[in-house]
Amino acid sequence: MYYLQTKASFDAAHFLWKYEGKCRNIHGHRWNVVAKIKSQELEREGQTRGMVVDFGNLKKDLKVLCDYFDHSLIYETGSLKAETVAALQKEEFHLEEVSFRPTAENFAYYFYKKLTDSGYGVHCVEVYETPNNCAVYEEE
Ligand SMILES: Nc1nc2c(c(=O)[nH]1)N=C([C@H](O)[C@H](O)COP(=O)(O)OP(=O)(O)OP(=O)(O)O)CN2
Ligand SMILES: [Zn+2]
Repeated sequence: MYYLQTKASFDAAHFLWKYEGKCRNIHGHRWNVVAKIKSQELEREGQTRGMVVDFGNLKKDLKVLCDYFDHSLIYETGSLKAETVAALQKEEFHLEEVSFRPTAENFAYYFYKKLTDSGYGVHCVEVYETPNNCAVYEEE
């Protein structure tokens, strides 16, 4: 089996709704996203001969996914009052609403699914919220 790995990052704020502890407050992370792709075979012809996929394409596609959240406030649906969202939008802040609690685990699944849906044979995705704390999603 061949494995490829690439990494991309984004800086974003979030908070954990209904969390008892400091993470209930808006705070920021540099989220590091590591995607691992697997394949039993290498491409046999053309530009990508001898490759699983071109690192250039993989790197670009992961970067696009990460850039979507870069310098945003990520908030879970229902976690902010409508008037709060409206006030932040009026200030033209970059807000990104997600349908899940914005934990490292849920982001690992999010990026796994996005890359899989783009046609990559994803082995796993790791999401680091801090240099020491990482969640991994992979399918059995
Ligand atoms: N299993 C998970 N636990 C926690 C998550 C998560 O995504 N998955 N997230 C958080 C918070 O987002 C928080 O920012 C992380 O907190 P903490 O571990 O305390 O990280 P710090 O390194 O910032 O804390 P120090 O005080 O500097 O050690 C919480 N839990
Ligand atoms: Zn956090």
